[in-house]
Amino acid sequence: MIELKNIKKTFKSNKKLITAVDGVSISVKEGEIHGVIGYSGAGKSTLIRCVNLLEAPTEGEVLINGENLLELSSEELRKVRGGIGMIFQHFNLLQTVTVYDNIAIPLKLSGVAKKDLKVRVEKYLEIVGLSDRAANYPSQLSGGQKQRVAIARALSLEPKILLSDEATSALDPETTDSILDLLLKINRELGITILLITHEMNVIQKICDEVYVMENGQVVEQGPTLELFAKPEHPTTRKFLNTISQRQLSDTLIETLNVSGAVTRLTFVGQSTGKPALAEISKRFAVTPNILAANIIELKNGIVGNITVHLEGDAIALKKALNYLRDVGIRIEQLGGQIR
Ligand SMILES: Nc1ncnc2c1ncn2[C@@H]1O[C@H](COP(=O)(O)OP(=O)(O)OP(=O)(O)O)[C@@H](O)[C@H]1O
Repeated sequence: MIELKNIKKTFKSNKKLITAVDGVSISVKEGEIHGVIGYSGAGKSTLIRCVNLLEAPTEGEVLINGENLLELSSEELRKVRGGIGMIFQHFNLLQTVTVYDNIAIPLKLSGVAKKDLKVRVEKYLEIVGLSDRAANYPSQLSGGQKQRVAIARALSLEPKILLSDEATSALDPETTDSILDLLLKINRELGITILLITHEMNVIQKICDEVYVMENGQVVEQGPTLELFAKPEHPTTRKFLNTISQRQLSDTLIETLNVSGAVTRLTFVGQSTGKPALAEISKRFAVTPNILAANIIELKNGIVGNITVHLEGDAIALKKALNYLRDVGIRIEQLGGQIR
């Protein structure tokens, strides 16, 4: 439903050419939630703004339901844009009018009949849980409530697609969670496809089906969220994962422990999370496992568990134990060198 093909966007600034997006392709199927994560300056905002042509790409194609937006007349483009809502980090509400009017004014401008306005505004205020705040002004609301109004405003135009530009970045962790729950609810109950950009891995963890990691205008790693969390390849992806689960032990500790065994990170995905694998290897082989760190990450579509363990034993026993763990479907990553 959203397809970006080989998008490139350059800007001229002080006679210098800046490449903000450099050949990015993404494809979001109807009803899915995809997230683009990257550090500041990676090109995320520019990319998401290309989806509704707030930025015109320098090269590439933007397809919405198979229609290439760059080939549409301005009237046709206006219609397609009507089906794409957007929410922003700083909410972009009109400060001088009430919550009700923040939603009603764009509806009026888009041609919704006067008699239908009230029903429409009330319906979406209820969906975002703010029915009792219609008469308030934005200054009387918390950040999370402001974002709910912005979400109601976007939804009231009844889009099929919602673009979210760092919608939770200005919010505290608890409020972030409640807004993410709301996005999940509108995805599930209204069937809205969501493309979001963020620099917070917990946003990806909680609501995304697929993720793209962006750096210097390019996608450096992408895939289903579960796979990316279980098997991150690119250093930037690993850095982002470290922000939600501390995956690193000091090199000195690893070196010391490796003298008497192997420091190994075991990753359990799906079914393998239920197996008593460590108890098994200590029974079957001359290996003693000592757990150094462990965590479980709950994702939208499953669970990934990580255990960093010191397996104490001689090289032959260790090899057998590691082979056993691999055979039962556990991903193994040896830290600080291979068993000799
Ligand atoms: N209108 C513009 N004119 C010139 N350069 C721009 C413009 N917009 C973005 N850039 C540059 O493009 C690059 C990517 O910026 P962009 O805002 O897309 O990144 P980002 O990943 O969204 O970062 P942030 O999270 O800080 O917004 C940056 O180097 C930025 O300075």
